[in-house]
Amino acid sequence: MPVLRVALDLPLHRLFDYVAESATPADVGRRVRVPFGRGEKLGVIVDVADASDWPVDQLKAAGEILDDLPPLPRDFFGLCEFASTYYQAAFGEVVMQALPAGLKRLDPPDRRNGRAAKLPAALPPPELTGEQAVAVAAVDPAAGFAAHLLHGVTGSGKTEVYLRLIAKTLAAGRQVLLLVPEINLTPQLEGRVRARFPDCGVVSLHSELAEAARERNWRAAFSGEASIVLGTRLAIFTPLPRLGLIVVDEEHDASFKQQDGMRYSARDVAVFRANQLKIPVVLGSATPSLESWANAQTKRYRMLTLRERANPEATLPTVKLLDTRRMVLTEGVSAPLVAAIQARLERGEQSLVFLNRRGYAPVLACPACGWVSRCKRCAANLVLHLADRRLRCHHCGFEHHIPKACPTCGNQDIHPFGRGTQRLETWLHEQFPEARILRVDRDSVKSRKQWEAVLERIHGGEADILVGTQMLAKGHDFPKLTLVGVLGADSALFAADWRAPERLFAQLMQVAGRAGRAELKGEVLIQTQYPDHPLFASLVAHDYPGFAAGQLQEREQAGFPPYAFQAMLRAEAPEMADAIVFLKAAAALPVIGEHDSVLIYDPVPMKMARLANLERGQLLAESHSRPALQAFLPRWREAIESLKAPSRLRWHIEVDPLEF
Ligand SMILES: Nc1ncnc2c1ncn2[C@@H]1O[C@H](COP(=O)(O)OP(=O)(O)OP(=O)(O)O)[C@@H](O)[C@H]1O
Ligand SMILES: [Zn+2]
Repeated sequence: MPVLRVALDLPLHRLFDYVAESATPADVGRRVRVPFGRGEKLGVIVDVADASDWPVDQLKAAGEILDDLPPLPRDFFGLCEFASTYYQAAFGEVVMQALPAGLKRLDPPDRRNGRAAKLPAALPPPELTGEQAVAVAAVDPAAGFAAHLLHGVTGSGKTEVYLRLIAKTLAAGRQVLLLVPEINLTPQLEGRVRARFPDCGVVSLHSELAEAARERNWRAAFSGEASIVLGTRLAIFTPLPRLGLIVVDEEHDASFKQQDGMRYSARDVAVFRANQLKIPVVLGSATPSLESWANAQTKRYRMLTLRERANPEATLPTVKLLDTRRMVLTEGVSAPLVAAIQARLERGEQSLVFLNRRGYAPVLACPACGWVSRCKRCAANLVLHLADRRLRCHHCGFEHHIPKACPTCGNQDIHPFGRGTQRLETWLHEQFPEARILRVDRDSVKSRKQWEAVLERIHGGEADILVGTQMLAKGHDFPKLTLVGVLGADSALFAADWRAPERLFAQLMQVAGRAGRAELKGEVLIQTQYPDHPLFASLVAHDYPGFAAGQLQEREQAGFPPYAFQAMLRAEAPEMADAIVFLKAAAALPVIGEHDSVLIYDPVPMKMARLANLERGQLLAESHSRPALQAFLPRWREAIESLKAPSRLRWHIEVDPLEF
């Protein structure tokens, strides 16, 4: 009797066997209903075998095998196998998370067909610049696997390179997967892709799609009917029968890293997948991650460079530092910045004031007794939001009304401390009463619709001053924007996290890159008390390579990634002591002694030690060898699984952690 080996959505590192009289090898890759416990589950058939490790007469019989979809292909299982092994995730969970919800349900609802979206008119493509042409020619969809790092300064026309590569790939009859960090922030890109390829079937895949739309798009991608798939990180697991090119836009962006469930990097999985399918992958950014940059330096990735802005009228903006030690600030803003904004108003140009902190003020405080608004559930302050008069935790969502007096001493004179975008907006309104000011952050722009409306206002010239967080820094092209002012950058300059300089540099270079993208010359003014910091020197010189070289040298000396390979074991529990005891036990497991080249550090509380009433600790495992770490991790994970832990303790392993 044929035995089905079935992947189920369970955190267990094994398959489940069932018997099925009429099953054939052609059923591999199909979904199947199987009895499980007292109920039923939907799984995916990974193998049809003649035997089982279990006595066959004790196996239960599988239920219906669904054939509404073609079977999932072998390379899809190969991809899931890789992700499961590399990230220490259960194979069944990896397989099932790749499917849209509607295909995982035992009783899927009926689906109507959606209407086709209206297409914008196709524009004739611009003539490529010399650098763009070189980059386009360097990527050959027919030449097998190659990983390319497309390093192009802001406004250098990376998108046009992607579009030409997409055209080449489509001409060869293949599909393209274009990954973007956050689909909501990239309606411009989506519009450009649809306009350029109106007849090719472009579908998007991201978690904010309604369930039915996501399933429809997924099916179109899987059937090969859609030739271009535009998606966020989860789209990397979509089975695509004719895939010929993967592009990862803004490859440095942290959104490519999934931070819960299976903690994977879609960028890294993309490189694996391209290698598996023998196709090219292009990672694009003005500020590549140092991992990718190092790979390009060692020639594992091929470097493609765009040094100039694509628009022949545009040049890179001038970056100047405003030394605030010698300036009087009003509400955190210096006189030269005010004057620069004023000058833009007079010329009818746009300004952007960047402050990467939303809310009115980061904390409410009592000067009499020292009380500060803390979250009851997290090791964090409650942020003051005056717009809707709330105190709000940006980590767990806890909310509270604003107290009229200090809850500890009764003092009526409590103050907001520090400033966020709301406070800056309020002050700018007072300072420039005639200006049209638009605040853009996650409080003012919550949905894609709102975001599209905001973009329309900016492009329509209906805003003079933009105030915003990093939402405004990513990939936008606002031709009338000629001034970018940066506030509050210093707080990240001396952060304990050794990745902080990389993030800060990328953020500042990206936001600076919004200025002067058309014929109007751009200017960037950065307020700082540390104008001599080397990070700023690289920024002023638009010198990403210089900055990267310095950072990589420091990391090599300190033995940090990419010169070491890391995995983090994290445990969370109501009491920190429980988490630490568990981590100590994990650090003392005998299996560690069998892996000399893996170093286990001491357990420590996480930087944000409490989140939503759970105390969190972590334990770092590190090796100078990736294979050594990978050989160690499954054995360590199995040993940890057999440790006794308090019932409310949860743990996970994160490979290549970004946050500490
Ligand atoms: N070959 C070209 N000739 C003229 N203009 C071009 C050309 N290629 C691109 N552009 C224009 O240059 C501008 C910048 O292009 P694009 O937005 O693709 O840059 P980018 O490299 O993605 O920038 P960023 O990293 O800042 O998002 C756009 O307005 C685009 O239409
Ligand atoms: Zn909280």
